[in-house]
Amino acid sequence: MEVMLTVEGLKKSFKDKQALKGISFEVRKGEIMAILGPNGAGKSTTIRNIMGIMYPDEGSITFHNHQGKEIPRNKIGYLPEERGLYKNVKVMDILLYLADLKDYPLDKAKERILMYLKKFDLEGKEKVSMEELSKGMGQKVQFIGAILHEPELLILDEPFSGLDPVSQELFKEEIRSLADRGTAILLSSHQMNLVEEMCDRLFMIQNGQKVIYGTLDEVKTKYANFKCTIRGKNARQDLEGIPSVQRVEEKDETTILYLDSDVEPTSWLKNLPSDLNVHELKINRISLHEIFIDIATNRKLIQEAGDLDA
Ligand SMILES: Nc1ncnc2c1ncn2[C@@H]1O[C@H](COP(=O)(O)OP(=O)(O)OP(=O)(O)O)[C@@H](O)[C@H]1O
Repeated sequence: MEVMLTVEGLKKSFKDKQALKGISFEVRKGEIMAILGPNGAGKSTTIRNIMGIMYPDEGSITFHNHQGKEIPRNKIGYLPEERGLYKNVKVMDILLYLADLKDYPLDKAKERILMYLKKFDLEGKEKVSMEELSKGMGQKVQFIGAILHEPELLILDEPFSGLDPVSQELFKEEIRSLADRGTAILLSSHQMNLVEEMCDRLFMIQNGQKVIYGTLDEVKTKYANFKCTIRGKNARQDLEGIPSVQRVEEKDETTILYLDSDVEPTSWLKNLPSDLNVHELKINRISLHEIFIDIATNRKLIQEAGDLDA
């Protein structure tokens, strides 16, 4: 897949704080790439460097063979983390203004604005002033502003925060369909379930450094071993004695058995002791949410399988 954006060895410090310690990744045409990390990891700093809001101390950002100030930013769409930037201005006027900033033809922009307002349940709101909109409505307008000019690269910093579930679905569908039509998408989010549902690849940083980079499948194969949840009364040492059980966590009558990375669930299930007390049993993979917490808190409870490094 064609590479749209390349970030190479990015370093950035604020006084004595080294926010980015040399990170590298790429975003390809038609993919949704997630940038993840705990609060303060350096996600927004990375995005701000890509957007030219600030410039790196070292390293490079390449988009369409252009670097630094030469990057054609009218081909990029950006939904910043900060919301509600506009107040005493009408919805249509602010959106046309944004389209104009990106050199996008205004007649075409107007058509697209009306189409998107309808799509995002804001039909008839074009003459309403931004300050009269609810937070979620304002966020939808800001999102429309980011995609209106048909950007080739779309950067979304926490697009789902503050949205109700219906609006989240609308955003999700639109983001997925933009990627399907070839837009390269870089998305920062703390909602791991959404990342798991939507993203093709992910890049996780911690303290300004890469900790994970790969496709969702690769990350799952490396970190997301199977776990078996059993409801029933059993002695802990019996559970710990089951082959391929790495770790046991108990809560009331529910026990979670974390399994070795090479476990094949069907044969493992067949070999469970016949006297095990089972009222309920389920087997599933560790979620991205759990992987994130394990890495972010340095618990290192999850055993890694093989080598994953892109
Ligand atoms: N303008 C600034 N001046 C000084 N320090 C800054 C500035 N911007 C960011 N930092 C610091 O750089 C580090 C990375 O911050 P950044 O905002 O990139 O994190 P983040 O991953 O986006 O976090 P969050 O999930 O909380 O939004 C933090 O330690 C932060 O305090």
